[in-house]
Formats: sequence, structure tokens, C-alpha cells
Amino acid sequence: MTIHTDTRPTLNIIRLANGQGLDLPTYESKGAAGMDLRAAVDADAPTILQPGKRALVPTGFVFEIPEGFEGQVRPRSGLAFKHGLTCLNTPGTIDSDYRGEVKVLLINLGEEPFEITRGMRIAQMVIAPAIQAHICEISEASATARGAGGFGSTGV
Ligand SMILES: O=c1ccn([C@H]2C[C@H](O)[C@@H](COP(=O)(O)OP(=O)(O)OP(=O)(O)O)O2)c(=O)[nH]1
Ligand SMILES: [Mg+2]
Repeated sequence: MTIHTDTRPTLNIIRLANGQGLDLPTYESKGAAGMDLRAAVDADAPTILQPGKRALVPTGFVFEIPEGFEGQVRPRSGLAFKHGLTCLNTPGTIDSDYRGEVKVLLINLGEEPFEITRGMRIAQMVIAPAIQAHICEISEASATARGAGGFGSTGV
């Protein structure tokens, strides 16, 4: 017998005035890691992103990320592949104590202007565990086989 229990954390979200009528963020498949975020730009005034330019695109929602987790805002590969559209600060970090509107910092690395219309799925957000470390200054780092070797020190 299989006992199914829903162990997913709850994500409370608050719809803002500019989010009225927008679909909620959605997991587009059963196993999708990220929920797609939609552009809450004005329906009558799409954002035109010129090549090389960036824009902070509103999503229309406040997300109450559960304590012990973060939201990671990441690009959608289809938009990146087809149009060169990506998130400049990827992954964007949404703190669990942030109570402002989640926004997506998009940049057009393609050759053509890109039109961002209302409701367009512009990015995705992954909910991931995030722990805070106890930060403790000490005088000397402990010895390891790697030591200070990095940046290719183990070869190719
Ligand atoms: O893509 C992003 C990245 C951040 N944020 C919001 C949520 C996050 O909790 C807050 C702060 O982000 P971050 O710590 O990356 O920016 P900062 O430059 O360090 O700003 P702050 O001094 O406010 O922490 O901004 C977004 O809406 N979208
Ligand atoms: Mg910060």
C-alpha cells in the first residue's frame, strides 16, 4: 500500500493591483522544478527590449517564501535560445523576508528587439532550501589535500 502525503511547503502569494487578471505562477509539468512567472506589464503598453538593453519586469505578486527557503529566479531556456533573452542577475535571489513585488531583471542579448507582453511567461522561480551559516572568524584555515589549489589545479 502506498501512502501519499503532500510534503510540499506552502507558498503564500499576494496579488497586487497590477497583477489583477493575471494567471497565478504555474508549474507547467508534473516534475517542473520552476514555476513560470508572468509579466505584469501594461496590456496597452508592452515593454520593448532593444538589443543590449535591460528592464526590470514586474510580476504582479508578492511571494511569502517560507522560512528556510529562497526563491531563485532563472531564465527560460526557450526564450534564451530563440531570442537571446535572459536574466541579468541569474539566479535572482528572493529572500524569505522580502515583502515587495518580485521583479525579473531581463536583458536582451539577441540581435532583434523583443516585445514583452502582459501575461507572457518571462522567467521561472525555483523554491530551494537556503540555510544561514553561523559566521565565525578564525586565524588559520585547516589543512586539506587540495589546499589553496583551484581554478583548474586538478587538470582538465
Ligand atoms: O531578481 C530579483 C532579485 C531580487 N529581487 C528582490 C527580492 C530580494 O529579496 C530583494 C533583494 O535582492 P538582492 O539581495 O539580490 O539584492 P541587493 O542588491 O543585495 O539588495 P538588498 O540590499 O535590498 O538586499 O530584491 C527581485 O524581486 N528579483
Ligand atoms: Mg541583498
